[in-house]
Amino acid sequence: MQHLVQIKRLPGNEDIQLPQKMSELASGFDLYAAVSEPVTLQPGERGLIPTGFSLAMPGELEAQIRPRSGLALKHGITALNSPGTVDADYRGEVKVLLINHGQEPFVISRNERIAQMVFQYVPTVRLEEVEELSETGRGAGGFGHTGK
Ligand SMILES: O=c1ccn([C@H]2C[C@H](O)[C@@H](COP(=O)(O)OP(=O)(O)OP(=O)(O)O)O2)c(=O)[nH]1
Ligand SMILES: [Mg+2]
Repeated sequence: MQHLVQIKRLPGNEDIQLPQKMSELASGFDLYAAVSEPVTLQPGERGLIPTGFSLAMPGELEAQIRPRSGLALKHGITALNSPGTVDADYRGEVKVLLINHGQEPFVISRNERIAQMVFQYVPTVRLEEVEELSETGRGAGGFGHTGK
């Protein structure tokens, strides 16, 4: 099923590529950096990178901001808050929180592909407070409880 998501270019970003799927069945739309001049992330440094657009999506969707594997593998660049959450009611500029886990400075240029955006369903959930939860075989065991 196809969902219509509105995208608005923010002023001064007419030259920025809109999010784009790089293959027919790609999960994510690649995101392009809307930095006015190149931004250098030193090893260990993080930076909030603008994309130059805002979104309006149906209420049952969210957009996740995920790293690009190639940048992670080659340069140690990832999204610090991965997956970033863009709420359906957010109308601000979508931004990408990148961190340089590599050993070299990494330069982000205007219109460079820095991350990807994957739309997901968000089920409507209502939390119900109770005194007791149903019993299960696992119970409270977790965090390695079942062995290696
Ligand atoms: O990678 C991201 C993560 C978040 N956002 C925007 C959209 C999202 O709807 C909003 C808030 O994100 P989140 O809920 O993760 O952050 P918060 O620290 O809880 O902020 P808030 O109190 O505004 O919800 O920031 C982005 O543009 N990119
Ligand atoms: Mg929040």
